[in-house]
Amino acid sequence: MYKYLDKINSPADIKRLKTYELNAVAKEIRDFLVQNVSKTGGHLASNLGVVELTIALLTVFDFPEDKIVWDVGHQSYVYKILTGRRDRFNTLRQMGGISGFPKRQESIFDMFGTGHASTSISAALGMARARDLEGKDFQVVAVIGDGALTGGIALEGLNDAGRSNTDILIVLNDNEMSISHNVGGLSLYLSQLRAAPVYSKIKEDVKQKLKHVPVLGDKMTRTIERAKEGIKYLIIPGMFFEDLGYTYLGPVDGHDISSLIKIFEVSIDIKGPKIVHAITKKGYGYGPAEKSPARFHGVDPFDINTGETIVHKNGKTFSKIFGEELVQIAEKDRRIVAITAAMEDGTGLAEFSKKFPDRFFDVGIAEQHAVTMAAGLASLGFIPVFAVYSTFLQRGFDQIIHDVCMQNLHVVLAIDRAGLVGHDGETHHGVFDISYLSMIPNMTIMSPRNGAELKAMLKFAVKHEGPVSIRYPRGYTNDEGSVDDIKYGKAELVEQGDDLSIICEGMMCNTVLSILEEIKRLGIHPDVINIRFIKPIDEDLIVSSIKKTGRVIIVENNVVKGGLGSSILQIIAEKNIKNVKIKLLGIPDRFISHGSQEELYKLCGLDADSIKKHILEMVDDNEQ
Ligand SMILES: Cc1ncc(C[n+]2csc(CCOP(=O)(O)OP(=O)(O)O)c2C)c(N)n1
Ligand SMILES: CC(=O)[C@@H](O)[C@H](O)COP(=O)(O)O
Ligand SMILES: [Mg+2]
Repeated sequence: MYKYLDKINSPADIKRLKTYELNAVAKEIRDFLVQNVSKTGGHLASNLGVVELTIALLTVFDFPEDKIVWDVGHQSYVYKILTGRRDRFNTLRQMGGISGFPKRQESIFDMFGTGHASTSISAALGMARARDLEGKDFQVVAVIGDGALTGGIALEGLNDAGRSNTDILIVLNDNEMSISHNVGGLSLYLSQLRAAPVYSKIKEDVKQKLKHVPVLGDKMTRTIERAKEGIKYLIIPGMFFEDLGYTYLGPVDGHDISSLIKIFEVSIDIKGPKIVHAITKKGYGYGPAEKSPARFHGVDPFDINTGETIVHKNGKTFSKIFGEELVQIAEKDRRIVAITAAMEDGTGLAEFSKKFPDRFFDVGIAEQHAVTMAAGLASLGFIPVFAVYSTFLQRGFDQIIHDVCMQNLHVVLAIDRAGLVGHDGETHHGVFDISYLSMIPNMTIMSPRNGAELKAMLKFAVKHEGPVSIRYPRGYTNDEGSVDDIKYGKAELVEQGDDLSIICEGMMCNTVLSILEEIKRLGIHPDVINIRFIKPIDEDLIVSSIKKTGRVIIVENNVVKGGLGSSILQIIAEKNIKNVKIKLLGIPDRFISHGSQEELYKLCGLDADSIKKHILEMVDDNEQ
């Protein structure tokens, strides 16, 4: 039971409250967030950091008439709670429940869907221009973190909006953190601004004073102008933004509701593009999250008292196995360098970064840049390994074609979170990479079905000359045993039979193998082919198996369109194989929402029961 929060069902209820009551609401929201996210899991630390910011925005602006775009959107929980979704907040990120990101179909208060970083300024500028074209009058706000500001598209938006002459407010939520510590020159610049809060007052004083300096002829004017510029650059914060065309306001304490309200109110009176620079603390108000903001960035269900994760899974994650193996390989080969786009922990590169700090590059949220920088390193003989989530690699598509594959450079793409990822939902599923990589000349694509195969494939990849990708899923596996028969373009025939061919990639092979004994007991004996190389594909094995069985089921953790199944259909057509029964199992042609991985596999017909059903249907000769 919360004294204030229980009565807030829309922003109008916030606007009625006095400052001391808003402070009480902030306290209640923190408790509510911790209670709920400890059960559902989710992006806790970022949300704890924007409680006051969100309350102040809702106090000053009139959403949904005014528009807001939350960058990444992982910090939109407080906004969701205060815009009518408090009652459903216990369903956060659960199947059928509310999303962990803003979704237009979820609420009229979510005006623009996000999930991938750095899009907010561009989207908000589009809205502002639409408003201007229609002669309407409302405010447009983009809320962007210091991490998201490192992304290329954010800088493109910043550049365009700065000279746009249109009313747009960018709220820069600066907590010095991306998921891990923020990196890069801009981040350094922001620290300088942070270190000089007192200057925001001086800025006004200086402007006023300089206005009254008497002008004594041309020469003197120029001298004074130069002096003004010199003074400005020395002591006025935000000059970078001012020079780009923004009115810079701040820095402001992002946990002080009344200061935030004041600065937002002032911003409305200023015409053109403006930036409010708010300083916040990631994880604010919950001890364990303040202490370990990176761990509480995205967290599984945890014990509130200790902050410890509740469920411990068996085995190791693919990411951890990848990271450990890369360290082993790098110890023997100094040409190996590792690259991350702000995902050091998630991709398993933390150990590498400590052991080989000179050969580790965190480029910020800059996947495009990471791919081309890798190409540059490869052009001079290094072996760059870019560890990146499948969904974020979409950002680097042109760079993979133009900078890597066209020049046939030896860049290794370690593609993590390939396939359905679970609770993050549609913005984060890595279900397109087979499709978007298969069509690129020179690209090799592998998919391991367990940790041992991943290690063997990584060893293969760093030796292979040319662009090479390994895709592996979010989740646990084991790395027991060793695999020593990874051969270029060769699949693994795991089981031999005459009744049908089951061709699968990665972890999907394990799902198939989990029902093998059962279907064999039913008298069905399949060829089970672990494809290993999605490109180049093992045509000989595929053709001989399909010709033998006359039936083929392809199972992949990727969209069916343009996926492994499509490549096999092409082989069947090119080899003119007749009278084959074919079933393609994979992600259907629609965006898949959030839920546990198990629930989503079932939804897409990729769980053991659904695959068994398809096998039984296929061998039933009465079925057409
Ligand atoms: C294109 C892209 N790359 C990587 C990510 C993963 N990611 C999500 S949030 C985040 C850090 C964002 O930092 P910031 O914007 O400062 O927000 P904070 O969590 O600090 O509030 C990253 C790297 C992403 N969502 N999109
Ligand atoms: C918001 C975001 O993009 C990341 O925080 C992402 O949710 C991390 O996913 P994992 O939990 O799979 O590392
Ligand atoms: Mg940040």
